[in-house]
Amino acid sequence: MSGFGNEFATEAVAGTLPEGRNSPQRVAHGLYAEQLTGSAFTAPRGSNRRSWLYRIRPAAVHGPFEPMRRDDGPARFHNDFGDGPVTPDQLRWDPLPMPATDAPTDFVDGLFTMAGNGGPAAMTGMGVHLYAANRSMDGRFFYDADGELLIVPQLGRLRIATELGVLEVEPQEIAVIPRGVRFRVELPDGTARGYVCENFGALLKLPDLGPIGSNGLANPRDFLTPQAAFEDVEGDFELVAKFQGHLWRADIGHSPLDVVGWHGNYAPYKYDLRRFNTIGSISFDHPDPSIFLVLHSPSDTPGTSNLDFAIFPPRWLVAQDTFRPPWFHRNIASEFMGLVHGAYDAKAEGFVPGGASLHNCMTGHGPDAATFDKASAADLSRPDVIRDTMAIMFEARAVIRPTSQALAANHRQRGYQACWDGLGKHFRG
Ligand SMILES: O=C(O)Cc1cc(O)ccc1O
Ligand SMILES: [Fe+2]
Repeated sequence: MSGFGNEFATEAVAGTLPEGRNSPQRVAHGLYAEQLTGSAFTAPRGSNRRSWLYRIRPAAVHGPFEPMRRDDGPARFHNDFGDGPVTPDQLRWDPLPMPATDAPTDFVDGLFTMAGNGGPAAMTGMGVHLYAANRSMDGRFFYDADGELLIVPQLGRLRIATELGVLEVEPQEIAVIPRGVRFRVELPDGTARGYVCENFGALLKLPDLGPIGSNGLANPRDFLTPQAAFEDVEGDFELVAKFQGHLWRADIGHSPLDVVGWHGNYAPYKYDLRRFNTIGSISFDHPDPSIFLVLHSPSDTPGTSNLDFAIFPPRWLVAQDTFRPPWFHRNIASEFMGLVHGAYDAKAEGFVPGGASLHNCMTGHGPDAATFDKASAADLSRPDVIRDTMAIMFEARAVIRPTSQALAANHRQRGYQACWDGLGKHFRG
């Protein structure tokens, strides 16, 4: 079903949805009615999000939760961003290693927390995680009470079976699973790797377009929400919850993906990043990267996001008398970047698909020396075309604190800063 944040109505069995009311005395087909809210009851209508689910069993039916423990050491997926000193260094990582073939790892087990700020207690900020997995979730379901999950596959497709229907996503597409929605991730290609941004704050929405007008950037009709699909199965299953930064597990005797019909505007969605209508300069100067904004989570300060999700897709560069790649800069915002595909125009080397970089508040960064040299000498009489690329950025108003496991990881590039070493003095006074 097409459209961002629409009021949808969908049923997998005809006649499931009550007409003209939400909670009749008896629901059709012997189902239970359950409301799922994603915003305060009293949120203004334009930002009010909730759905009504008609399901085989209510979500309350499961065993008691107990803390989930890993056999192989401490939790890797968490919201412990520390509160001590945080390095102002530029940071970069190679891709998260794939799990060994003899170490079956599903999506939940494969999550590795890289960085973040704020937390689920205050319902503000974001967590950044990577995943690397080599088996489908089997008999296991997950929900995140701490935030909505923006999933960015980098390698391998994901089939995400949720309470509200099935989303299939491949690299260069994204999926958003709302806070609380239960799901199972299957790997049609056997392995998968990617990025996850966990948004503790206000729900992601499309940005206002200002002078751009009524169309452009990510267009609302390109966001797709699944139709209702349900499972009527019983077994010895496990429900995993992320609640206040920690994972919990409970026995559940049935699949919680048992919603036969639903209506409302709080639902998972997907978007193909290749549909992004990229807007840029057709005169001079490289514009601010806010022009690349796909979705954002507003903060309480107008114009200042809790979280921005931006992309750097294929595009033409035509600006005249201009250094065309990203400029050197220091920002008040903090930037966590990833690369889904191809190469990134500010970095000739070292920033590889599946890798990540982090440039925090006021940390100087920009093109590496090789990119600077090339762009400074480029022939501007011709357009440049940037093909076959898809970089992503999670940008936050608050400092994005790297986790201790990210700083200690083998896949961290300890020599990253050397990429600027070749920027010598050219001043001729
Ligand atoms: O640091 C980066 O590469 C991201 C970025 C891109 C751009 O075009 C302008 C500013 C910016 O921070
Ligand atoms: Fe930047």
